[in-house]
Amino acid sequence: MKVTGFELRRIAMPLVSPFRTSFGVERDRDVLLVRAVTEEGAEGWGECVAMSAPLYSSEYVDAAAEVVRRYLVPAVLSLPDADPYQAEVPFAKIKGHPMAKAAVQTALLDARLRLAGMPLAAHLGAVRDRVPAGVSVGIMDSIPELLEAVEGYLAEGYLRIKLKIQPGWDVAPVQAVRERFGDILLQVDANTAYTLADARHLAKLDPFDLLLMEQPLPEDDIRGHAELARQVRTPICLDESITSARAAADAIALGATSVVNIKPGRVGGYLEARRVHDVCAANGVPVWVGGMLETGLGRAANVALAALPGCVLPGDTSASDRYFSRDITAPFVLADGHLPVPTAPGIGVDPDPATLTEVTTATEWLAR
Ligand SMILES: CSCC[C@@H](NC(=O)CCC(=O)O)C(=O)O
Ligand SMILES: [Mg+2]
Repeated sequence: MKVTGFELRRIAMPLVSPFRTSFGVERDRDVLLVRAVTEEGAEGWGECVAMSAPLYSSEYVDAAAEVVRRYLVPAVLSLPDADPYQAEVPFAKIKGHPMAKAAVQTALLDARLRLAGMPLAAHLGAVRDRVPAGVSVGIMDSIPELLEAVEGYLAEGYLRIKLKIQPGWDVAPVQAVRERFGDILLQVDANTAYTLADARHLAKLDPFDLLLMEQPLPEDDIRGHAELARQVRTPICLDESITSARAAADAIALGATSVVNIKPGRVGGYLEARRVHDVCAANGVPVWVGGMLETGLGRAANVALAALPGCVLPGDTSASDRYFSRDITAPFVLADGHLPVPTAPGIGVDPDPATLTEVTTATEWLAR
């Protein structure tokens, strides 16, 4: 496959409501999209999930755009065949920047699969045609406000509730949700907000029968998570720590995680995401697909990944209207708590041209 060039497009997507986590409040997304244009006539889309500031991880969207522009696109344009698997070789020589790499790799993968007439789900090894949807609920100003939000999501049909927590907002909101809504599927996500010194406090979550406790400690504290796992009953799930299939194998071997949140952007793309899935499956560790407030482009690819056999827990693959009043693709809509897996070639969705134009803040064309 020959790529004639790449378009880097920035779009501004306001969120329907502020989304608060232990590391900050998101009110809108400044998204970098990458479009690969090929000589063979197909185009492919990749969504970079890097946020505006380096708060979830070290990446941020302006830096990702620069890495794409300066290193990743030239690396691809120098390849005789712009194949996503071939591109992993020069990409491996560039340190870090997995979200930037994932966006370019996904654009190539989408184009390659559209040319082959193959849906991404089929290429990855999907076994389902729809996936159960969970929803991530931010930190709120009060417990009544939280209960109202959770009630709304349950009424929409979400099959699993994830509560963001942080010191000072953890046991009480979890207890209130459990007492109000009974034995719903419930989990928490701390986004690295605690330390091992908080172990006894985190053990107070154990009576509430949580599916998992996501990333309680800093992303590089594998030993701390292994020690915490010995002090609390709630299963530990890692997110920020799992930067590759090897990182997953290490964390599992060291007893630091018993469930894994897979995010293609965090590990460099859907090809490595499948390897993380396979390593976890080989070790009997359940996985689920996390989210980074993606538009319908990234959401479509995440739903395809969520259809793999090892994805046995509902993921953060919510409907489009969880975050956006208007998506740039046809909206993903919940049906009986599930999202349909796209069946068209590639990622299976396309942005609506008029909507894309309306939300575009910048475009640039990068060619040989
Ligand atoms: C702005 S928070 C992004 C990272 C966070 N993502 C979510 O909570 C799910 C977001 C979504 O539904 O896309 C996580 O750490 O898992
Ligand atoms: Mg998380």
